[in-house]
Amino acid sequence: MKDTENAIKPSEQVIAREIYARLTGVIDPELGKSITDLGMVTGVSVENTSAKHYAVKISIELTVPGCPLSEVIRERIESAVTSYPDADLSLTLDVGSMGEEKLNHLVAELKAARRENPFHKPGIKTRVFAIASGKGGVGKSSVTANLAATFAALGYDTAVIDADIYGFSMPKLLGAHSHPTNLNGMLMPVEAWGVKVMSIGMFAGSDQAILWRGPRLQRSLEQFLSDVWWGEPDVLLIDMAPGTGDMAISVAQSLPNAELIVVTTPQPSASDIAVRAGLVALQVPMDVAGVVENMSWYDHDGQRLRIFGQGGGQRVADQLTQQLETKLGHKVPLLAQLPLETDVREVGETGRPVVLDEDGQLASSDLSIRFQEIVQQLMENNQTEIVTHNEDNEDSEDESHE
Ligand SMILES: Nc1ncnc2c1ncn2[C@@H]1O[C@H](COP(=O)(O)OP(=O)(O)OP(=O)(O)O)[C@@H](O)[C@H]1O
Repeated sequence: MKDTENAIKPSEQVIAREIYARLTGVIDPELGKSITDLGMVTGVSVENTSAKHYAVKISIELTVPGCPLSEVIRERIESAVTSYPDADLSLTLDVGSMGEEKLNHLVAELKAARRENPFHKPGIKTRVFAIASGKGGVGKSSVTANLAATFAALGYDTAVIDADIYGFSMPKLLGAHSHPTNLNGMLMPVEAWGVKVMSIGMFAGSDQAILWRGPRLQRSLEQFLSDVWWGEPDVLLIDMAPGTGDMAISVAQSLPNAELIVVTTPQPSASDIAVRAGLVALQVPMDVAGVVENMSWYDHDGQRLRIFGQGGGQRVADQLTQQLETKLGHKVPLLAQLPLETDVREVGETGRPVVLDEDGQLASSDLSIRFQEIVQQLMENNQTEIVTHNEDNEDSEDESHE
């Protein structure tokens, strides 16, 4: 009888081995690697307490004591253990932190696995979109935040660098208020709405700001690229400082596969300078993915009011196409026209991009759909095939213009 019971009961060793195998699938949310590969699991012991019940004790060492994401790791371990099918397991998790020597060794290994600037290698899968505007206040940062949230909600591994180092707004717009974890000189980006984000604004007021307040744009950007553990995201968005000069050149040097997205409002004064921002592609090897026209209209009492005039986005796209088509090998499309909506600012200021609902799912709004269409167009390979949808031509009959 006893023998039969033992035969059908998994042994403590078998369970310990299987639990360890399950832990190889538990990914550290910051480093994107398995906790077993990172050497974080220091012990798994299993004790048979009664019938098919076993007490499991797992010892782990975190990279940083009180690591902000330790709760996520704990939950992932718990779910890996409690879903074990063949026995009833109770888990005790012993959480410590790595000693200095072990941590130094791990960081050295991670740094060795990473290039100086991970985005500076040919064939990297990451699509890099640099969001530019000729002048400030046209909504470049709001477009960046909403575009990033849309990419992430659609399942793309998404990262954002707030390169607008003197007018940073990404932490606020994405509600990313915690400080990046510093892992012996390597920084982990903060995650918000599924977007990994890094901004100089996360260092303001802290000692580390000294390190990051480099006067040179190029150096700051290089630091964002090489001192941060980005993994290999599908998409990296760069929110550039407004203007037509240095920043684009820095981006082109550091990120040779970057594609420019030019944000403009419809009025001529904004679109003229937006064209100049796009024409930087004549000086540096940079593709231009398209133009986004923001604040195109305001719907009020059933009327569509063109508060900032009309046609700026298409004008920028046409002029950039005229001057760059031969060099780029494709036209520069108008990717979208986005309405002026109070929610963009009001919801945005709470730290939630308005394309998402409160649960972080894509909202069913017209604006959210427009952002999804931008994503779709950007991710289409053959840019020349893009058919743009210009509301200025299609809805002009049933509206009033101001
Ligand atoms: N479509 C929109 N509807 C309503 N408000 C908007 C819209 N787009 C942007 N805004 C608001 O306009 C203001 C300027 O936007 P934002 O900061 O995104 O512009 P920006 O071009 O990045 O400016 P800067 O480069 O000077 O930081 C913000 O208050 C923002 O909430």
